[in-house]
Amino acid sequence: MSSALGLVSRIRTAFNPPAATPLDNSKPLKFGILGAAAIAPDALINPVKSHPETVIYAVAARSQDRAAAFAKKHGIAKVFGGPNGYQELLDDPEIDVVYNPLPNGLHFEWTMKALDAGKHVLLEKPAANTADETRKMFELAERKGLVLLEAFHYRFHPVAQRVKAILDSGELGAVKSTSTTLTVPRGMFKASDIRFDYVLGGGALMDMGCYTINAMRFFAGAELTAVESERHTLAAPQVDRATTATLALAGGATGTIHCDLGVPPALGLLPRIPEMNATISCERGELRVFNFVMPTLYHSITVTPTDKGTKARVEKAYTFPDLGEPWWTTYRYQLEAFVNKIKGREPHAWVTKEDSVANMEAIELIYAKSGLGSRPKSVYVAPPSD
Ligand SMILES: NC(=O)C1=CN([C@@H]2O[C@H](COP(=O)(O)OP(=O)(O)OC[C@H]3O[C@@H](n4cnc5c(N)ncnc54)[C@H](OP(=O)(O)O)[C@@H]3O)[C@@H](O)[C@H]2O)C=CC1
Ligand SMILES: O=C1OC[C@@H](O)[C@H](O)[C@H]1O
Repeated sequence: MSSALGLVSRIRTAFNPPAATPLDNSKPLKFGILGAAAIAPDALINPVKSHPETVIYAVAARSQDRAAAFAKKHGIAKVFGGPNGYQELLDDPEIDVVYNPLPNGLHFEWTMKALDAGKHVLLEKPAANTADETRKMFELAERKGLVLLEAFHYRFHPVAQRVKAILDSGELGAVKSTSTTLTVPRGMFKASDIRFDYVLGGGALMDMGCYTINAMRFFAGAELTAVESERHTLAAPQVDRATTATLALAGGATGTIHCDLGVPPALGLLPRIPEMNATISCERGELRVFNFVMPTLYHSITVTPTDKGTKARVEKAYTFPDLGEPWWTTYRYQLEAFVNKIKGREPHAWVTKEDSVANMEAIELIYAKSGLGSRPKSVYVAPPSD
């Protein structure tokens, strides 16, 4: 009963966070959002409310009306609309940070332009359509002395960090295999969704597979060396609705990833529930994580050692000993780290350039094996000064 009440309280507060009292001695970081994207309220607008050093200052959308309606709904002061709206937002000297939740195929162009305009960038996952584009964005950020982060929000939550700490502690011995799954039921996304558009960087492997690959690499602490097997179901030409792959990892472990943008109902009529789980088998036991992607709602970390006399245990990790509240979402933890990095403070977790590049390389390797091929390169050409 108490855990049911905890769940209700966490969800209610996560979606209606208490407003932070702005700090007297510092100017808040002003964020501008590119696109009136569906994910922006959860991933940034709500988290900003409880962060004392941030404010959402502007939004841009391709249509003036859409931008204005979004700004009104979310209490955003400045609106940029129309065909030049995105660039006008980047040109606004008031803005310190740009949030890029555009379709994957536009990540490269608008992140390069934002960095060119001298803005830090919080970039939605997956970083771009290709590893080469990912590398170029991070190189530009380095040259400009700006912070660029691929928004693998789950990595900033205590659950992911606790799982990693257990595995790294040696308690269960070396990782032998991982299985990471992210699926949602059919009907969650319309056929017209950006996720099913090849040119915009669609495909299950891009949208959800990027998490399963990232978690596999993070938990195993090893990079992919070969794609052993791959199978997929198409949603459109070159666009996978679902992908399953078995991967060889450096050091000898294997990883199985499974992602699906629309699992059909069981027996043709029973709706499915989303699956966001990981199982890590080690030399001396197994670790299972239930819901590593949205752990604030509910999660469990089950550790089952095979050593005689050692009992299985279930752990929860809603906060760090010295950071967070049970209602903090993965996005709120991510914002904490992102702001700390910009302010020159040590973040509690991070996703590095090398990590983001390796993740995109893995996606491209699996798409190569599938025969579907990488998502198309951006036609954007960076100015010679870059
Ligand atoms: N971190 C997370 O948990 C999640 C991350 N994401 C990521 O965020 C990004 C956006 O996803 P989501 O919010 O679901 O998508 P939406 O379709 O809601 O938003 C995409 C935005 O892109 C803009 N846009 C610009 N050009 C185009 C175009 N040619 N076609 C369609 N849209 C265009 C639209 O802006 P405008 O308003 O200007 O028309 C729209 O608001 C993706 O990269 C996705 O992977 C998505 C969901 C969860
Ligand atoms: O990033 C995401 O996380 C949750 C999924 O439902 C969504 O498709 C994806 O874009």
